[in-house]
Amino acid sequence: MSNIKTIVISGPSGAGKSTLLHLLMKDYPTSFAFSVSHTTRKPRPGEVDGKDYHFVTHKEFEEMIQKKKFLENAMFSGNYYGTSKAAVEEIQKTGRICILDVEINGVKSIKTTGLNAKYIFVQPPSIEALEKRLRDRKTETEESLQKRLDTANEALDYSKQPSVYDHIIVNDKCDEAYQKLKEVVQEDIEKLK
Ligand SMILES: Nc1ncnc2c1ncn2[C@@H]1O[C@H](COP(=O)(O)OP(=O)(O)OP(=O)(O)O)[C@@H](O)[C@H]1O
Repeated sequence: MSNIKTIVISGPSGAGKSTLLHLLMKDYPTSFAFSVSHTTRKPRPGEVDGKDYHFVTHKEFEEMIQKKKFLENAMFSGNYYGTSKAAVEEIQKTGRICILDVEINGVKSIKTTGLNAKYIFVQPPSIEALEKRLRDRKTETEESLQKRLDTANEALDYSKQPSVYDHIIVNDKCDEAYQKLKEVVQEDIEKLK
């Protein structure tokens, strides 16, 4: 097992995971990387196999599930998506810290694999604040917004269970949350040197 920890980051949609990770990647461009996921969806124009995704057939994906090749996988709109153990190892081989941005089922699944990981939960200051961010982001319909808020409540309940997450970062003021994230991953960055 690699002594480089994988960073597993989770939190409700709209909590600010992408925002915080974007800042981290900008400050440490050579320390972190995202793994390449597998999917059964068809490539979109310009997407490159092995770079954007590993594009596979349903049969291939299901064989990989059987052979326990995935750390986590899920189905969205009729297509499988998953993170393979090999994809994380590929990142580790390059001497970088792999970041996995996953929802709670992903966290639950990864926890069963014994992956050497640090689990971070990004928490919105309140459900009301989360709703406002999602509305302001203007990416959701009323239906998808309600669904995200329901899922958010489940994720918040799960995060309160003991020993699920190593660190909970409340993303109220973005710069403060980012400082906290940097503190939390500092020891992992140090190990790369
Ligand atoms: N601390 C903050 N204060 C106010 N707005 C914020 C803060 N952090 C992020 N936002 C805004 O909230 C919205 C949601 O953030 P972001 O897209 O990073 O969330 P996410 O957790 O990655 O969501 P998803 O899982 O849906 O991708 C964005 O419009 C972002 O600019």
